Amino acid sequence: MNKMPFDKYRAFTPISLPDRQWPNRAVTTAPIWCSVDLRDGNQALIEPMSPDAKRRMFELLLEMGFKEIEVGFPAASQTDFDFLRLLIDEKLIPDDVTIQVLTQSREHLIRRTFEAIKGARKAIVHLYNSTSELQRRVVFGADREAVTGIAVTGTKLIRDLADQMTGTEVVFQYSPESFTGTELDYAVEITEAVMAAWGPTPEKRMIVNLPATVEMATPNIYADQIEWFCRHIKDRRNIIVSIHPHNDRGTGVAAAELALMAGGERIEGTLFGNGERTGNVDVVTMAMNLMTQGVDPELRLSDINRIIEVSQECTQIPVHPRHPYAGSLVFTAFSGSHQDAIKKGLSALRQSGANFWEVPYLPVDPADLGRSYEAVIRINSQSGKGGIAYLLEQEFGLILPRALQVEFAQVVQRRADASGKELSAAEIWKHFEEEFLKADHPVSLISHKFEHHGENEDGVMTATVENGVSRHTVKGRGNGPIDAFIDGLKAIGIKVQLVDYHEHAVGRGANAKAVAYVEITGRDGTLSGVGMDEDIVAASLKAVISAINRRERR
Ligand SMILES: CC(=O)SCCNC(=O)CCNC(=O)[C@H](O)C(C)(C)COP(=O)(O)OP(=O)(O)OC[C@H]1O[C@@H](n2cnc3c(N)ncnc32)[C@H](O)[C@@H]1OP(=O)(O)O
Ligand SMILES: CC(C)C(=O)C(=O)O
Ligand SMILES: [Mg+2]
Repeated sequence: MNKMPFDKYRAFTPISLPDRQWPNRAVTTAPIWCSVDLRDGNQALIEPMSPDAKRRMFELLLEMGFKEIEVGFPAASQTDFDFLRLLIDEKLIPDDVTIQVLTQSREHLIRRTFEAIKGARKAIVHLYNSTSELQRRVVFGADREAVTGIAVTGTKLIRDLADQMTGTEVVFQYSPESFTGTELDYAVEITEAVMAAWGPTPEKRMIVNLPATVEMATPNIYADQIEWFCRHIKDRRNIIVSIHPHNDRGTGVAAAELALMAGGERIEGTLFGNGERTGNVDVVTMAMNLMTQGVDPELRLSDINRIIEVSQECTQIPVHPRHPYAGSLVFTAFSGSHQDAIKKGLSALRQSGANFWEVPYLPVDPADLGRSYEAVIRINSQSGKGGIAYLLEQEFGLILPRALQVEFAQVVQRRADASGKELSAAEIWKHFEEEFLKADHPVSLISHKFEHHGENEDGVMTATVENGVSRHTVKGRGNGPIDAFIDGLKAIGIKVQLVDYHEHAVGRGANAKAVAYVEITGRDGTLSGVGMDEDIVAASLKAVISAINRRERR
């Protein structure tokens, strides 16, 4: 067998931090969220968002409760510049929301960025330059000192322009881009040089954003890098440490969570993880992960379908059906044992009245995201009795006794196996009707009358039935209508016994019906039957007939 060319790659060198503290910490409050959908997300799209799409995305982010939003790279394109001007000139930025703009450390780009933010109440100016050993060598052809010079020169220019600006509060953010590939001592060195040029204080902190521009190692290593940085940087209290993970190894969320444990206070990410290559960290998943630990996520996700819809329209990128919390299939169970446990869990929760969520296989209440329970259980050939019974109860109000659940599950299984497809609720109902409610021949009930005179006496059932050949009127005795009916049927050669009986009402008011379930035993085993009628006695007799006819069909 040809081996994969694994020896082309080198393992990431672990960080030496034997007394690391982050594994003992937990995240107990939401971070400061900063959406970078309109910048990092947008720059990674096949077709960047139109002005109209940007505006819809911006409004969605506001609705969700983001207080910091990177709205673009205004010096890079006229579209981004114009969008920023639109937000400012049309006064579309709420007072409690701060916009953020990205720029490279190049004079003409920084000056243009300041033109773009004129008139904003407050803006975060985000300066970045790449600092990794690889990028210094191959992209910039510069040593550490020269790269530090790029960052410091840009910072000083931003300081001057911010000082000259009136009416706009400028918050400064610096990113040593490609931080995960940067030697930690150098990341600290360049950031301290930038801090010295900016002059943050505990009252006026600057943001230091430590991006996993490329996710290069396991999440614990990113956490080590963040803790190392936080422990070594001078004047830690003068900065807000921001985390900006990408998802190259598919562990962006895990890396972000561990990085928060390691000292991060702010997260830059996007909805559903859109962004360069495999994406930015997904803030929806992160926020929901917090919520399921009992922590206020400080983002509103209660109408997840709308968030998905707007996001998909703006980015033209579909949300995967199995995307955590949001995918169309994540609140759906197809397999029998999962369905059974969910059904039991939901009913136990209803009965206990507990005010915390606890349902097997459902880590979150779909209703909290505006999803409904109806989609929870779907039926195919992997499904079992529990799920089918749940669906019949939710959709049609039928509460099937256990024996009937078992029998009907076999029917459904056969149908699903034959079609190889999922069965809709309507199809399940059709099969239920065919199997039980329409099992009204060869034996059928034409009329019946039950008379019961004193409490200690048997009642008498007079019923007219057809047996497929001729019509008969039979009389039988028993302590209830079903017993008496079964007794009467002996006269035309139908010899069965009642094993179990259940009934309940379906629907309300004028549309209410009675449904009866029986289990009868006869010459060749036990079978269930179901009857529905406005009248409970008629429903019970129909249920007996249904069981008899099912036996005949066999
Ligand atoms: C990790 C990230 O997501 S970073 C953000 C990336 N986003 C984007 O790049 C989207 C917007 N960018 C653009 O549209 C363009 O890059 C522009 C308009 C900003 C600049 O365009 P140009 O000047 O034509 O080209 P380009 O971006 O290729 O510039 C590369 C030059 O800038 C230098 N450079 C790159 N980044 C930086 C930086 N952060 N600070 C200073 N110089 C930088 C490069 O070394 C290179 O220099 P060279 O021309 O001497 O080789
Ligand atoms: C601009 C920076 C922060 C970035 O997007 C990255 O490094 O991924
Ligand atoms: Mg990025």
